Amino acid sequence: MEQQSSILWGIAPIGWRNDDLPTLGADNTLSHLLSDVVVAGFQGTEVGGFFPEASVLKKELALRNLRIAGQWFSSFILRDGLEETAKAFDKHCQYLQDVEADVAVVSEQTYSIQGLHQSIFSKKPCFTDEEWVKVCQGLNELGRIAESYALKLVYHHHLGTGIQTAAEVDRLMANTDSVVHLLYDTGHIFVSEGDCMTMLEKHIDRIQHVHFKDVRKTVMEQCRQAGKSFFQSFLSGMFTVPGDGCIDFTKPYEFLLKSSYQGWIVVEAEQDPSIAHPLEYAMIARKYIDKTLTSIRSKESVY
Ligand SMILES: O=C1C[C@@H](O)[C@H](O)[C@@H](O)C1=O
Ligand SMILES: [Co+2]
Repeated sequence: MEQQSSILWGIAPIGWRNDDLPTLGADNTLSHLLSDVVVAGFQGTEVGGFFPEASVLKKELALRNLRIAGQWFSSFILRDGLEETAKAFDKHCQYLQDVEADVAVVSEQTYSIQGLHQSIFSKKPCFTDEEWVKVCQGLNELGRIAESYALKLVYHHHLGTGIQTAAEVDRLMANTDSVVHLLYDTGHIFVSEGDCMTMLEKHIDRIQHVHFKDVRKTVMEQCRQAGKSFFQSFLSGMFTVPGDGCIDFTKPYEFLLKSSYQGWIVVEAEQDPSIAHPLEYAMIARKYIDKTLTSIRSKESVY
């Protein structure tokens, strides 16, 4: 398979085990996951909540020639204050540096309804002006901590949180320093806005990490109609891997190439592993990447 040298392809552990709903895939071990990542031809993954201490993980990675892209961090700047959040984040960054990761994925989870039984389509929280100032200042501080560990803080816009919509991402980018980068997640922005190109085009200069998550449009509309929660929606199959849903990934991928994006593209689809076999879905993504995406540059170079 062809790989573009400036882009690293990863797949997230969420298809095997789900940190938001830890009963999903609880029997899937680290060895199983990492070996599947190799079989499906990916170069790395992100750290899941069940991953072991750094030295153990590093050995398992080295055995398979895999790398760690980064790991999710739920910040609670508004709920717990910056001091407490920064302390926890510092520890998080130390671990990520130990496993030689590139990015620290941050999402402000104060007031988040991500884990609650409330409609993900209509009940998202909004920050007040005062809260926006606190969140942005706090993220600047966390961004500086990440830099001190040679990591990039990449902010994950997320359904059901105070920073979900295109307008909220615009506000975040306008009010944070360059130490706060952006994670572009196709699935979250598509469900929120019905489009995933506007945000990409607008903020490409700040985007330092990418999640390619696909959406099953009919399921999304049914979930919206029924007012389903985030958990209910993904358990109904709202998300899937690229090549299996409605997003045409050639558009964001071509734009990333045109913009000389350098970094990870991580395939990520929360699904129930007892229904969506993780390796089978990883292979669906692999096939789509090879046949439809990475062939783009080689086709172009013929002319
Ligand atoms: O990157 C992600 C990490 C998950 O824990 C989160 O809930 C998911 O939606 C996501 O995009
Ligand atoms: Co994501």
